[in-house]
Amino acid sequence: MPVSDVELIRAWDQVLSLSGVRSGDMVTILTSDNTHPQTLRCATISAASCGAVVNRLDLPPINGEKALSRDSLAYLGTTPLTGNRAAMAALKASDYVLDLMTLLFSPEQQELLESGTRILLAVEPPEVLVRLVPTPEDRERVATAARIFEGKKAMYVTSKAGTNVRMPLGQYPVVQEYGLVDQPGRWDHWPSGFILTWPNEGEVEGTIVLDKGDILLPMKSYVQSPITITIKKGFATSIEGGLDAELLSEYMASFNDPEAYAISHIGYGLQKRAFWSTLSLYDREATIAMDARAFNGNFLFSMGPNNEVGGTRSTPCHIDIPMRNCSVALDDVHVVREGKVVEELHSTLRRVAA
Ligand SMILES: O=c1ccc(O)c[nH]1
Repeated sequence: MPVSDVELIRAWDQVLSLSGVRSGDMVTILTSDNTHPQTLRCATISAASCGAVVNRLDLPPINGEKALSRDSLAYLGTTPLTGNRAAMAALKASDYVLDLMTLLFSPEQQELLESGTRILLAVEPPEVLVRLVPTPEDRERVATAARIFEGKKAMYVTSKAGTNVRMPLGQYPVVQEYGLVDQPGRWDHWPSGFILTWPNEGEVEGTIVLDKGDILLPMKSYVQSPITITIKKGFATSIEGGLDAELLSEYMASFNDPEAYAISHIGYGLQKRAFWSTLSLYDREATIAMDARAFNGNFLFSMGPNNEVGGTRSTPCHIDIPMRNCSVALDDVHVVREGKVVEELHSTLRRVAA
């Protein structure tokens, strides 16, 4: 059900305040045809009430004729900013960009971040934004997880369903997603609350078995029967199973792009206010399913691009797969056991950090 403007403005006030927006800052709100009007209205009021200089940059949609899904995260790599010097100039001159359109995994996004601009993606429905409004506790929880990653050489993921995969680490940075752009040059996504990184290029080896209830995105479907993904040298070399596997395989094959099968980001969910079941309560096109990506204790892996962390892959095909009941270890440190975050790690490290 809907939330009022008052509730959504208060949520934007909290996010902009925790992101450090001050009077006089340049805030540009990036919109397109998929932008939610209430989100735009409330973001504008909140940014203006901070005393920021608020601009709106509305760009035409692109790729609609290429994408098979209308989900804004389904077809990536090029955006309305591609080749758009005027828009890039305005966004580089901005301290904050509130992305109500979706730039994710685009070379232009990297270029803007390198100029010091902060980018906050926020395209979930207003009630989801309010329910999952970022907090300092979210930031601390994700930062603690990032500390655990420091110096680790590999992520190991196993499950009773048969997952057994080794993902060497070290080549790419760890990305913290907690919904606040509290540093210059930072990108984040509201709502979120998870930790991710990319495995070393060409080094992932093993098998991932998707079990009943695991989620395919952008399909927005709960897997009904097991899918076995064989991974060799960092690429999925086979995707076997029943109808779910066929649907995933045909969708990926439609891009005719070998980069689509590369293992992309890997990590796990830390958001206790997000739920595995939420997606089952929404029409598919009403959400991009951030509850699925963020719910506490998931193992989230993906296939496709790696340009977000300086890699060369900007394939438009991006598949996110949040899984339940997996055990995740970083070297010999178990961080998730059968779908449950090892909470004592967080309480111990928090005391150390305090
Ligand atoms: O916030 C996000 C959303 C999608 C994704 O693949 C990564 N992070």
